[in-house]
Amino acid sequence: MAKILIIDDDVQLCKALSLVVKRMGNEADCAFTLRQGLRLLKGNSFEVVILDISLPDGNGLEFLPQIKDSAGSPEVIILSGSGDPEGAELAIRNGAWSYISKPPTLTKIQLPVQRALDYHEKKRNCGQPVVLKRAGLVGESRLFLKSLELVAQAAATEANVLITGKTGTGKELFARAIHENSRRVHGPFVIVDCAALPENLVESVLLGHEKGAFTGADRRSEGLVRQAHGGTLFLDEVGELPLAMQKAFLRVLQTRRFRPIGGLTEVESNFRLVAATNRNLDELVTVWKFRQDLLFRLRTLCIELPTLRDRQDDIPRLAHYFNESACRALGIKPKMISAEFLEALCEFDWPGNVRELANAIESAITSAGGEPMLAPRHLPLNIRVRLARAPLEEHRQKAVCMRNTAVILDPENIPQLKDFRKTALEDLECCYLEQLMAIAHGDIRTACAQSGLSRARLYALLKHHAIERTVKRAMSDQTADLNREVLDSRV
Ligand SMILES: Nc1ncnc2c1ncn2[C@@H]1O[C@H](COP(=O)(O)OP(=O)(O)OP(=O)(O)O)[C@@H](O)[C@H]1O
Repeated sequence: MAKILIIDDDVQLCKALSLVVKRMGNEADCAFTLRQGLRLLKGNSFEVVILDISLPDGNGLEFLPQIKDSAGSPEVIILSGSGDPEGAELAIRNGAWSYISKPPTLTKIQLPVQRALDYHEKKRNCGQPVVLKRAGLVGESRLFLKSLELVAQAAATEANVLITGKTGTGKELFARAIHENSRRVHGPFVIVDCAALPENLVESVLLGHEKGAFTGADRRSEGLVRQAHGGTLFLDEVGELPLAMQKAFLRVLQTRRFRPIGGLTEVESNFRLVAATNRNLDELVTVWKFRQDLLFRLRTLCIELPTLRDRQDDIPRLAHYFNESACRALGIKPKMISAEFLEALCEFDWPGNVRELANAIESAITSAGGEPMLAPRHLPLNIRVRLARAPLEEHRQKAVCMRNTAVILDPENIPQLKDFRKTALEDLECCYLEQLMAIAHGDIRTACAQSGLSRARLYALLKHHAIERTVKRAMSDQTADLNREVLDSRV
């Protein structure tokens, strides 16, 4: 049986809430002031605290960190006055599990409390986030799991959610996961790609129209907002929504009511909003391309997705997943994945994120044909070219940088000429050797022939500058693959 503390100065509300909580099979304690609440938290361990913001002896939000740090590290659910999205946003940003707007009805209260309890229990048992229906989301890295925790949090509330992240990071999949874990799961999930809406039809596509409302409107149309009734409306690429429509949509968001074009009466749609963008909406606000009031409403809860580069540990896991799913779709046995293939995947920076990785693997499977194992040479040519060039570009940049900076002296700290010369020569020598080994593809004999160094001297210098031959080898293998392909294509 879990222990739940309710801190609210409204005695009747406290009683009603404690009744709900008890009916759910938990114990409940009530405090009518912050001081009373903090006293109870000192002597007891609670799993969940339901906290009012405005209390007679202070603002509940200011005590959020203290409450979360109390014995049992409870999850905190904030009770906010209705129509106070700023307070709700602040609560979530300060680490509250979720918020419930007043008056708290039975349905509004039960799901967040149950979710918070489940989450708390899982956290205590294994330090893992809540098990969610992942809706195809693959990943175990720290940053990815953090995003999943936010999905769990979002799914337990009705708050508007803004998902941000670069292209291909999985914004749509995350939106779907929120829907599938929410109590709207049996309702529709309606996707609106704001970037693809023709400007003159935006309003009618979103809000619908009556028959004959304009030239070409030969049939009544319900509109996507109404289609999302009882479910989730996902506004993808929300930064592309035209300004005029932003204003109209803000009203829809506030009232969940609107009038279709040519309609005489208002229509209702009880939808939950999830929006996504890969643009910086704050910047768009400063150049008057996005309404600040709408942005404020959209991001009651914000999930910022990491790039694939930032969650590199997930690359092998995703590679196996995409290999299996692509081979299944082709009706063939999954390919084996060589260590070099994974190494190449981990070295690449994936500007197109997970989407680019999935496409690369699909393409590698096709290119491998009957071969049972995926190797770097099966990767798309553009990726291999970039992999091969990256270290050389780095050397080149380093060399340019050295040339530019070698003569800049710090007037406050001029070194003695002999020291300066020694350091500069060391740096130049290191730069020379790195490039030499890259150009010789890690082959000592070629490097000796090209540099005029003896084998022993070259080994000694490589050791002195801590230059790894093996790294250069891996790179040279990829370059060799590439050369082979270029040669093949010439034949
Ligand atoms: N964590 C993940 N696990 C499995 N597949 C993923 C994951 N993240 C993204 N994908 C896959 O990558 C592709 C791109 O994902 P999605 O369309 O959700 O990205 P997005 O951020 O919405 O992209 P864009 O901004 O370009 O619309 C999809 O095929 C999706 O299934």
